[in-house]
Amino acid sequence: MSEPVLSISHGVVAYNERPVLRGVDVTVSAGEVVAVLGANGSGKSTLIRAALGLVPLASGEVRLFDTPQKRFRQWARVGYVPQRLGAGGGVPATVGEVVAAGRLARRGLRWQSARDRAAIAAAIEAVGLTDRTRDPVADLSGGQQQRTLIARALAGEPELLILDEPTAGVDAASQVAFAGALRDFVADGWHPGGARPEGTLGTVILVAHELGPLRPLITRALVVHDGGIAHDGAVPEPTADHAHPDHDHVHPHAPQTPANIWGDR
Ligand SMILES: Nc1ncnc2c1ncn2[C@@H]1O[C@H](COP(=O)(O)OP(=O)(O)OP(=O)(O)O)[C@@H](O)[C@H]1O
Repeated sequence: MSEPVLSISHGVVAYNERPVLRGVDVTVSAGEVVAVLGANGSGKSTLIRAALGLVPLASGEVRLFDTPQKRFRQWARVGYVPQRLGAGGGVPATVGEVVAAGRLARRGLRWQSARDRAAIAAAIEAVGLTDRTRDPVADLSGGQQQRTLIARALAGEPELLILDEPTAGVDAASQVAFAGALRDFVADGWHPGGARPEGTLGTVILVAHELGPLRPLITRALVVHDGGIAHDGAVPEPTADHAHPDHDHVHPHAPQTPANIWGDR
């Protein structure tokens, strides 16, 4: 069994005294690619934000790389792509500059080295944007902007990559490029700038509504429901209704319907 990368024990999170997570237990090991599924508002983002220390636990404990999160200081080992963060936003930065910013936690205050440049170039290549490196991010499509943010996280050569709905609203070509980048990231050979120790598997935790081209990569699905983990195992099959191409993803589900796991809007 490989090293636990993340463990949450009896994790409780409440907003304004309303509990959203009510005693969650999860352990994720190196090399796992975990999809966090669940209905809208079930607490998927809250789960990963709690893992990162972005929301406080009312009780319970989070450990990262076997260190209590409160004492964890090696944040360069963790990459995070938040939900729908617009990388463009009128900022005239180029793809290369945005991705280079993701290397800062590794680089500190020294000059960019050849290894840093190699890691930045490899991250851009991994998401298929090499030919756009010098273009302003604002000129890219939404999917390409999202790929830029993923490359920014990859540039730091993290060991754990946490992504909140990385493919929501992303075009099909970008989803395929992203799936390829994740495959590279998880492989133990991916350490283009030498920061991630050789022989270390990458670990991925991602929130998703639709898995699309990511599906073959997912080794484990966690379904958040009613403040807990309702399912922990293989990716559940969508019900026949959901598999139908005309399914419009707007109807409410009965509480007992396991299809809630697909988080229909
Ligand atoms: N900062 C906050 N303050 C108060 N309530 C919040 C806050 N963030 C989230 N919530 C509420 O907590 C619940 C869980 O939200 P969360 O964003 O974790 O769900 P989610 O499963 O990620 O949803 P979605 O699929 O819509 O992104 C929701 O009812 C949401 O309204």
